[in-house]
Amino acid sequence: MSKQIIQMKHVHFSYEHQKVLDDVNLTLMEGEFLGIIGPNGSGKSTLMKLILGLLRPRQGEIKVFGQPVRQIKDRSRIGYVSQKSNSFNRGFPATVREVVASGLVGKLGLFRRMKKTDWERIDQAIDQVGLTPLVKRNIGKLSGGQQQRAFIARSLVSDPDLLILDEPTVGIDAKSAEQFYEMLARLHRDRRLSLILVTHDIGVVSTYVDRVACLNKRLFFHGNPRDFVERQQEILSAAYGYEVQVMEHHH
Ligand SMILES: Nc1ncnc2c1ncn2[C@@H]1O[C@H](COP(=O)(O)OP(=O)(O)OP(=O)(O)O)[C@@H](O)[C@H]1O
Repeated sequence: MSKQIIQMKHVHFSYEHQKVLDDVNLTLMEGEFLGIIGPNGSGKSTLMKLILGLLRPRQGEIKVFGQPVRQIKDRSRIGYVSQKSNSFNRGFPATVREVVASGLVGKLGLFRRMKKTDWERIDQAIDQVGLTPLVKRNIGKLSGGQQQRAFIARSLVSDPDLLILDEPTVGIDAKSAEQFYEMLARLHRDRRLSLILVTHDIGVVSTYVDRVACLNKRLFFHGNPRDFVERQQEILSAAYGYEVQVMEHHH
């Protein structure tokens, strides 16, 4: 039987007096790829911060790996790449390999020397995101899409059970975004990684993910992509409040 990686029950959240999440119930099963869509300001990043334990719900319960998130001792079990990751200063003095290696610091501690097997893991993660030809390149000299891949590799080296990507393709052109999603789909398949992708790209959710959640303060849909596509216009106009044009992805 597959395990529940995330379980949210009747979660409410407000920033001061602004209600941002209203009675959200959401589950993520082991090995599932969940896509979360919703308009600007709909509470998607807030939801991710609650899962990461950076914020506390006002009401309701959130369990990650079967326990309250604040009680999880090994934080490296959750990988997180945010939309702001891809803004490295051009002159930042670290290579792709060094940036990816820094993902092991949390797991190993700052002063333990890397072993040969650690470097093998690092190179494997780099290979999985397709950056092997660029390992020695300075991170600042990579494109936005390539930098995002490096950050994903960095979160993969500690072998997380759950990877959360918050709008990883912001500022990346359509073709590179497509390649990025292909890479994610491959990663998900090869590693059986539980994956959450927050995105504005509605076409993606029907193409690559196992389950779709459509959020705007509350959940307007949580189910499989086939049902989502069937009821897409109805769900999106309820959640977004206007007609939404959906770009097709040709998988
Ligand atoms: N630290 C904060 N303090 C107060 N209000 C906040 C804070 N962070 C977010 N908000 C507000 O909460 C609401 C939800 O924000 P959130 O970032 O979760 O939305 P989002 O769906 O991720 O948006 P986007 O798609 O634009 O990134 C917004 O109205 C935002 O202005």
